[in-house]
This record gives sequence, C-alpha cells and structure tokens, in this order.
Amino acid sequence: MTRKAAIIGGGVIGGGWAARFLLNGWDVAIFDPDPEAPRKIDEVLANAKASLPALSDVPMPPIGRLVFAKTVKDAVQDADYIQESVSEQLALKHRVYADIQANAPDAPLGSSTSGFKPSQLQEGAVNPATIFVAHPFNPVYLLPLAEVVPSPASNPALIERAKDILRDIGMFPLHVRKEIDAHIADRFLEAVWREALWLVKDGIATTEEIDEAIRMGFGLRWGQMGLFETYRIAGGEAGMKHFLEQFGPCLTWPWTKLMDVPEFNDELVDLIAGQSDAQSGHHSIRELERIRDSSLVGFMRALKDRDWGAGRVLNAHDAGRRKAALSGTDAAAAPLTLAHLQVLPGWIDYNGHMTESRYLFAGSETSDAFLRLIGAGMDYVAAGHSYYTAETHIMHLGEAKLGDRLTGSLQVLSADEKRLHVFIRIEKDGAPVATLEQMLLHVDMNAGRACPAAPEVLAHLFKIRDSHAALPRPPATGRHVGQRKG
Ligand SMILES: NC(=O)C1=CN([C@@H]2O[C@H](COP(=O)(O)OP(=O)(O)OC[C@H]3O[C@@H](n4cnc5c(N)ncnc54)[C@H](O)[C@@H]3O)[C@@H](O)[C@H]2O)C=CC1
Ligand SMILES: C[N+](C)(C)CC(=O)CC(=O)[O-]
Repeated sequence: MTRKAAIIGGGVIGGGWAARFLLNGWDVAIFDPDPEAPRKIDEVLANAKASLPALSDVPMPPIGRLVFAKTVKDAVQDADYIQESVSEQLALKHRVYADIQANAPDAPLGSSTSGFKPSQLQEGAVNPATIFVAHPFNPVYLLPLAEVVPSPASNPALIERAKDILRDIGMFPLHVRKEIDAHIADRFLEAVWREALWLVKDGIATTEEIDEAIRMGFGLRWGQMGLFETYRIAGGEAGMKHFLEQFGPCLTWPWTKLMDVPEFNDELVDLIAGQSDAQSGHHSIRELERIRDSSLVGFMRALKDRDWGAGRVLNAHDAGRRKAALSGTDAAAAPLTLAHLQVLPGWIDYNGHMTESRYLFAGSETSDAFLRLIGAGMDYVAAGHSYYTAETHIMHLGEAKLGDRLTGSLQVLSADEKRLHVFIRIEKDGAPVATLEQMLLHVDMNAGRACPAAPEVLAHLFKIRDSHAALPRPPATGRHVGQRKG
C-alpha cells in the first residue's frame, strides 16, 4: 500500500525530503508558495535519482507520485507523515502549524528546524503532542541522520511511529533525549563554523585553506568514526585515558575562541563570500552538488562494504527491502532491477567507450546482487557454498560512455537444485547496452563439486523462477556467436 508524505516548504531541505520519500516509494504532496519551487525540486530530484539508487543492492520500490498542492490543506489531506521545512523563523513555523493542524491535527508533524526546541515549536499549537523535531542533513536524500527531538509534551507512541517511518525511508533516527537549542550535531557545526569565521577574519587562513584542513584530514576520520572513538585511538595503546592526560591541559590554553564571535558585518560577509567565489565560483551549485553526491556515494559504499557507520544503516535498509521483495509476489513478477552503475574513467578503452570487460563486470554485479537477494551472499560463501558461473554469452548492443549511468536487470529463465539459468539486461536510460545469458552452478566449495543449494536459498529462488515463468522469453536466449537474428 502506497503511503503519503506531505512536505510543507520545498526549498533545499524540503526538496531533499521529497526526493527521499519518493525514491523510497512514498507518494509526496508539496506545498510551497514560491512559483520557482517545482523547477528547483525537479533539479534536486534529478540529482537524487542519479545518486541514491547507487547505494542500494536490492531493487528500489517504484518511485512514488509527486503532486504540487495549491494549499496546505490539499497537501496534508490523508498524509501519513508531515515534514515542515519552511525558513528558520519561529513565527512563520507557528503560522504554518496552525494551518496544518486545522486540517490534519493527528498526523506526525516533524520539523526540519536546525535550532528551535520542540517546546518552542509547540507553543500555541492545537495539538502540541504531534509536533517534534526531525532535523536532517543536506543532502537529505543521501545522508541518513535525522535528529528526532521530542519535548515532554510529545506523544511517545507517535515519536516511535515517526522513527519507524524514518527508518522505512533509509534514515537513522537519533533520538535526542533532552531538548536543547540546535540539538546535538548543529552545536558541533556551529562551533567549527564560528572558529572558521575568526580564522578568516583574522587573516590566519582563507576559506580554501580551511576546507583543505578539514577534507584532507580530520573530516575523513569523522565520517567513519566520529569524535570519541577517533580520540580513543589517538591515545595509543593506553587509549582515551592517555589521550585525556596528554591533551587535557590544552583546554585551558588559547586553542579556541568559541565564545567570542566576530561581528557579522558586511566587511566579514564580503571577505568570506569573495574568497569562496575565488575558490569555487567556476563550478555551478548543481555541479558542486553532483561532485558532492558522487563522492558521498563512493565513501558510503566503502563504509557499506565494511558494514560500518553510515554503511551499516544502508545494509540494514537493504536487508529490510530484501525481505519485503521476497515476501511480496509483485516484486518478482518482472525482471528484477538489481544493479546501478556509473561508467568510471578507468573503464574507458582506446575507442573512448566502456571497455568490453566492463560489460561482463556489469553483468556480474547484477547476478551477484541476485545471489544476495536469494540469500547466497557473503555469509553463505563464508559457510562454504556458492554459485560459480559456468558459461556466459554477451551481446554488445550499445555504447556506454564516461559518466553514463547503467542499470542491470535479471530474469530467471530456469532453475533447479543445482543450476541457475539467467538473462541479464544492461541498459542506459531504458535503451539496451548489452545482454548476458548466464548459466551458474551451485557448488560445495570445500568438496570442489556441484551440489544442491540450501533449502532456504532454493525457496527464494523457486518463488522468483515460478513468477518469471510468465514472462516472455527474451528472443536472444540461446543465441550463439554469428547466428542470424529472427
Ligand atoms: N539548508 C540547510 O543546510 C539545512 C536547513 N535545515 C532547516 O530546514 C528548514 C528549511 O531550510 P532550507 O530548505 O535551507 O530553506 P530554503 O530557503 O531553501 O527553503 C525554505 C522554503 O520555504 C518556503 N516557504 C516560505 N514560507 C512558506 C509557507 N508559508 N508555506 C510553505 N512554504 C513556505 C520558501 O518558499 C522556500 O522555498 C529550516 O528550518 C532550516 O533550519 C535543516 C538542515 C540543513
Ligand atoms: C547550517 N545549518 C545550521 C543549517 C546546518 C544544518 O542544520 C545541518 C546541515 O545539513 O549541515
């Protein structure tokens, strides 16, 4: 059953929420009085479509339906979840809540606010118990964190429901137990931001030098281990205690200006904006977003391989989807779209096209994703069983060039206890790039011979095989090299 999210305020953050809900199969209604909002949201959605699926190893649900509502009332009607993302002004947020709750008083109402406390948001509301903070991070469609902050007036059961909804769209709801201005994460960001403003104002560093100081060093550490775990390691064998003994005294030294904020005047704004233009002005914002997104995808995929940090959230989300895909019959009633790839510089040959070995690679990524789907992933291999590819027939049907996004879908042609015969389509924007017909054999890796797959793997496999039996057999099935078509 499709569920509906209402997004009130469709700017940078509202657009990100809309994209995340839509790509996770939710219908979305947006209300934003800005006539430019639909254009901006379309652009955010295009970036999200080009990056979020690359983090998933299981089929994404069909994209939800997007509607631009003319009124708040139209947007929130029948909504299972409402996310407010209007500008950071308390009076505006209060006005918007009055309008929302006049029409949908009982739905969970999360606010993207970066700094207001939930008790401030709830002031004067018809139903304060449904209002809470769900503070995301930009880009909302990629980064999993949402700080969920209730107040003592919030309804605990509704907060748990909201956290489940956030998990359903692949997020990591961090429950902030005590409300505080700017929650948890923004307090760090503010500290770093204020320090940086001083460094620029005092002529110690430029905007570019500060960015290098972050991204070449501790920024990489923070992304995978946070602060305390990182410093524990920095204490050497003696751990955190030694770290504290060594660096504790620095707390009284002039290592920060934290409480002392420079005057935010035109001079400081011009200084920072000018340096930032010189540093990055040759890229459009959309270009920078794409660079950021593809870096985040690469970084998060590395974390996913290690089942660590944000990568663990992605794996848990995949596991939930895999279960849903196997329990529903609909998911298996069509070729399964299982792989999302982008043609990288190292894949290009002397003809300027994707080199031929990468066509096989794209097929392998698709069949590997299928094996994970039916429960024959890395844990299964570690226990001594696997599928080996016995034969592949590749047809090269179209060109793929640098940066092209490819999808791999798989149809089961036949399967028994030991054999698995599949047909894989590699496509670019819906047009064929290659097909691969493969025969795989299930093997006992220790004995080095074919054997029946485990019953739970076969149960999943046969369910999909039986459903795929209704699909037309691809005309290229059984072709050999040089054979005439038709
Ligand atoms: N930009 C960021 O990095 C982050 C912002 N946030 C929070 O998200 C919220 C939105 O911020 P942004 O998206 O950055 O701002 P934005 O300025 O990009 O978007 C705000 C949108 O609200 C719309 N709006 C204004 N009045 C409205 C009304 N009465 N009804 C519906 N829409 C209305 C505006 O037309 C605009 O499109 C703020 O509370 C902010 O603190 C949270 C995380 C990160
Ligand atoms: C600058 N900011 C306070 C709006 C930042 C956030 O709220 C979170 C983010 O995405 O950096």
